[in-house]
Amino acid sequence: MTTPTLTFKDRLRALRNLPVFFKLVWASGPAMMAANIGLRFIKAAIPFLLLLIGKLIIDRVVDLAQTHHTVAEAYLWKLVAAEFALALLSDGLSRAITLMDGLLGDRFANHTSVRIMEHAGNLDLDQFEDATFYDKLERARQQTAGRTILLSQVMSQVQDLITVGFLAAGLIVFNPWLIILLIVAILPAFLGESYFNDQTYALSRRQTPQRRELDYLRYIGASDETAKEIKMFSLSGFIIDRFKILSDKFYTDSKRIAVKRSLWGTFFALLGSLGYYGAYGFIIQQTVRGVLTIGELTFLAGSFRQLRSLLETILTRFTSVSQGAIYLSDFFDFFEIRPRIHNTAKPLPFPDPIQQGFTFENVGFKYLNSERWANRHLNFTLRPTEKLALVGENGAGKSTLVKLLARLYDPSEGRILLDGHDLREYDLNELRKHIGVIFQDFLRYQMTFSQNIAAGNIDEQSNSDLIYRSANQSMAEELAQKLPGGYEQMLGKRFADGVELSGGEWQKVAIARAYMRDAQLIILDEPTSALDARAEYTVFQRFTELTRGKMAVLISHRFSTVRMADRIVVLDKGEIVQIGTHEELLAKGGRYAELFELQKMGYQ
Ligand SMILES: Nc1ncnc2c1ncn2[C@@H]1O[C@H](COP(=O)(O)OP(=O)(O)OP(=O)(O)O)[C@@H](O)[C@H]1O
Repeated sequence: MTTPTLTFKDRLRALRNLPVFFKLVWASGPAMMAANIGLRFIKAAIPFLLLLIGKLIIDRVVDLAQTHHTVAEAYLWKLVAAEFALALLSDGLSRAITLMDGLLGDRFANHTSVRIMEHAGNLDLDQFEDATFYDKLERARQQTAGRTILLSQVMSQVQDLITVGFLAAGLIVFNPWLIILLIVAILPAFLGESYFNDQTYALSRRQTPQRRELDYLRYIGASDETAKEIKMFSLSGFIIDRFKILSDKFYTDSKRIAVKRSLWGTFFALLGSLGYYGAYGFIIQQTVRGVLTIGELTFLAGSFRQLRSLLETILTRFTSVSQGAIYLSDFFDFFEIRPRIHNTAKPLPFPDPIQQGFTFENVGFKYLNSERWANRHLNFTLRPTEKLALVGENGAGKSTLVKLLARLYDPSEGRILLDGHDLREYDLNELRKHIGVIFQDFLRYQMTFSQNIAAGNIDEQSNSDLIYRSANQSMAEELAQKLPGGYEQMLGKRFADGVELSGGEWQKVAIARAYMRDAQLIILDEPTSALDARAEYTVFQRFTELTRGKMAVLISHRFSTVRMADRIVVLDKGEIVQIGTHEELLAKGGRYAELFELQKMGYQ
């Protein structure tokens, strides 16, 4: 990956992301945001007012001391009361602002997490299989905390700038040169900060793939899903070593920059102090000469000190704000990724029932970043009401074929027609609604038994009758009866009171998902491999009865199952080598008969 070098201009340019960012924040809590801005405006004026009242108090005290109480004292106490009230107000405002920053940050973090999930949900399957995409997703996710900080940083920046405006106005009245002295004193610190932030950002970008690997190692090193295999293969040491090497390199790289940054930072702070004490000395001298009153001395010295520290904060904060704004580009980049599989402007109404079926016309497909054809020269029709079985050795292209059918991918060449029209002309959601697929690597949701089944048609999650019926049809019902919590039993080991199921039991639960929807085409991509032979036979027999009149595609390595299909498609190296009924294919001899004989021998 190339590392971008950032210039001051890049930083300024990145600030353009801020309005879009604030629009997003505003959307997550408009009332809170408006209140936050209002309070900060009030808070911005307080430091100046405090200094001003302080000056008036001191001058009055000096007057009183010199004139031996000939001036009225009541005014002095009014000033003290005002200062006290202001101090209280300032404290209250700080707390309210911190509270609102925190709450707004939380709301915004939740809001963006939802948006990231929503966007990821619309993207194509092959985008998830691409490493660059993962880097973007990772960067978008990772910066959640950073964005929350950015929010309060930008608001504080505006608040401090207003305070600076007040204080600087006071200083300018006295001596504008002091302001210039101030800026000269802190500029090197700002440039230094900016330089080191660039370095840190570049490093962090370079390290994204490694950070993903570290997260992955951390996950496989300690997780319920991996513990079994890691223990049995004694992989713990291997994983820890890999983790150590990577994290040490991480540490060394970060340390180098951190140490340099700290050394330069000390030097620049020294310059700042020199500037401050120069100005301080000048103000003292003027007071001694009687040009300034003692009150003015405290006011100006206080203003100068506060200005210095405020400007320093503003300038260093500028680098981290622009830094955050640059990270925002990564965040927006993620949202710029568009799915390639999407709806046409005017989709055709989905045929119900399907009249002619699905026709593959010379369909070929290559996975992204792969030179090999996973499927090629596919020509066949899946007719209405037909049950088709796909047979072939591992990697023959069976799963790829069904993924093309469900439009998880679009063909790289050729086309798939549904009732004479390209699949791409139909509404994607309609298509998916009419197809029910259970994959071999179906998800084992760490949720309740009932939710695991309802996942097949989440709109019906409250339809208990449908859930019970689906469980009954897939033979998962007997399982629910054995579970202590019945249908409400939490499954999996991740959460409290969860019960882990066996591989075959999980498969029965997954198959129930297929019965949850009234799909016209049901695809079972080998979700029965862990069932014992008898269970698989029964499951498929029921399946055939229950889906009579519907289209189905079955993938199984067991011929007892495969032979139940109306026709069988035999795949080899992505291409169709034979197609026909069980009897026809056996009679013909060739690949199917060969595989069949092999399996028969195995059972003897
Ligand atoms: N996501 C992917 N990215 C790149 N290549 C893939 C991907 N999935 C599968 N392949 C490749 O495509 C080819 C066909 O795979 P496919 O999963 O369709 O085979 P299959 O017949 O279903 O195999 P099995 O019986 O093992 O499930 C294989 O060579 C595989 O390596």
